[in-house]
Amino acid sequence: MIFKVRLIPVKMNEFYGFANEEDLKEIGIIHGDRLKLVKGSKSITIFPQPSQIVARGEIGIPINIAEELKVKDGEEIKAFPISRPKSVEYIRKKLSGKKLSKDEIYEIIEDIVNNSLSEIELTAFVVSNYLVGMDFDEIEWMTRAMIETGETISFEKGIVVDKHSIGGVPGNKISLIIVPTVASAGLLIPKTASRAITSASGTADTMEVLANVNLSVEEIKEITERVGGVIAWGGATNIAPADDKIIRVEYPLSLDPKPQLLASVMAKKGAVGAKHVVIDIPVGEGAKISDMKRGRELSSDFVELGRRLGLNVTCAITYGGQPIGRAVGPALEAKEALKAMEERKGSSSLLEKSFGIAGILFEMAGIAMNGYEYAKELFMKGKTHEKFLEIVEAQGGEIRRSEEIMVGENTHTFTASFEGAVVAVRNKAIVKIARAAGAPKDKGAGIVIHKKKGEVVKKGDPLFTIYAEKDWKLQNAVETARSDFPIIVSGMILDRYPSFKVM
Ligand SMILES: O=P(O)(O)OC[C@H]1O[C@H](OP(=O)(O)O)[C@H](O)[C@@H]1O
Ligand SMILES: Nc1ccnc(=O)[nH]1
Repeated sequence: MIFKVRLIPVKMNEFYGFANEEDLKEIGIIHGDRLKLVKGSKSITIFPQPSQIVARGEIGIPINIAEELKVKDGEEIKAFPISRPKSVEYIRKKLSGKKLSKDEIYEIIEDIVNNSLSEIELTAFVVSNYLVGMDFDEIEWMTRAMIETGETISFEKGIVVDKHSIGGVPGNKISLIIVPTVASAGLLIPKTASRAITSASGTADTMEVLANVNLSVEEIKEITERVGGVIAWGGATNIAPADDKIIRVEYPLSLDPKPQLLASVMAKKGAVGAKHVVIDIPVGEGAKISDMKRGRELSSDFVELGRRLGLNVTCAITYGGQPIGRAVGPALEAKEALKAMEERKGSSSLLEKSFGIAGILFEMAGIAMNGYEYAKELFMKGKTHEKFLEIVEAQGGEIRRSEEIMVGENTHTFTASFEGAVVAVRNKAIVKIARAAGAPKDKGAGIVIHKKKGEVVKKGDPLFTIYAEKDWKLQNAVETARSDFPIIVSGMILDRYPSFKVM
């Protein structure tokens, strides 16, 4: 069928288009079916949505798709229905509990990269990995497929190292300190990070407060060779491009199944040709991994996957039972990290962890016997700070001082209603509140924790402050905090059952 193009002034992540209901009926397309649009030598597959905004004979195309297809408003275009890709069958095979072959996994990943799978199909793939899982061969094939369907970087000289956290602990801004520390010692660290998956700010969201994180592969290479390191968003590069598309469906579900987690992290490390890699595995209540046993199992999976891919991997099992440092949310976290570098002091959970992980990289690369001490020395001498500012500048950032970082102007502080000691700062509640306040999209939204586990509080002491850019989001976050209180003080009544009050 021939359609006349109607440009719709929106950009859509998914490949949607709009067609008149009558036309769709005539071609025999129902919800979830695909339509291939062909213009000259170019073609794109869309999921047409029935809509009255286009007349019969017209096809509504979002501007980003029109750009890709190089079509203009009013032009004619050929369209015909196509069947579902084979990979949908493979996803169903996984859902029924079976092992996939190497070719099947490659086809799924290729279809993800080419936007040939709908969000529903992609979600089914993630859920199948959550429910059924994958064996080691499948995980290796998926990781290799993710690397091979994107661009890779190779460095001609220098020792390339990298770090990655599996995530799951709020406030984990350690990469902002580790990358410059490691780079200041002469190692190369082309770090790509994801945006938030289960937290309120991923490293890419945090770094974006200070600099441009949308770097191309060429820019990552050039900046790393020139200043020693970068902190870039993996989703903007063409490095493991399937990764960010998968993360987009993981984020709303706060779900990060083990096969996806392993492949997501290791594909990014493999693609930049890292020789030595440290994986941070936070373990604790409310983190992705709740106990040491599972932490060790996951460590051994990372080491084995590294061995298969030719990367030397060490895992650091870290304490993840409460947030790292005191700030949660993009701008607040960027501020906390930069302030610590400026003042050469900060929260011990932030600094100890950063020195520890940078230290392991130093030992793996053979440039220090006591890596922790070496990292601490570089930090205390101001080398970390100096290098961080160089990296920010190289990535086009203009902020030089932590005071320049703007945070949300609408705030609310919760105080202790009696004396006691903090027995828990609950990760999941902290994330829920920070997200309700607007993080990670609203950069200035988040939480500052005034009292952490073990600290003594007096009646009236501030426990935590919520920051929001918009007042209505602050009110939402305050309500969320009231119903799911994040800081537990000993002696506190956690719940009342039955909950009715006798008047
Ligand atoms: O906590 P959640 O949001 O699940 O995980 C996502 C975060 O974990 C990783 O950390 P890093 O880049 O090594 O610092 C990712 O890149 C991302 O920043
Ligand atoms: N699934 C993931 C977890 C943490 N970091 C990532 O990049 N990916």
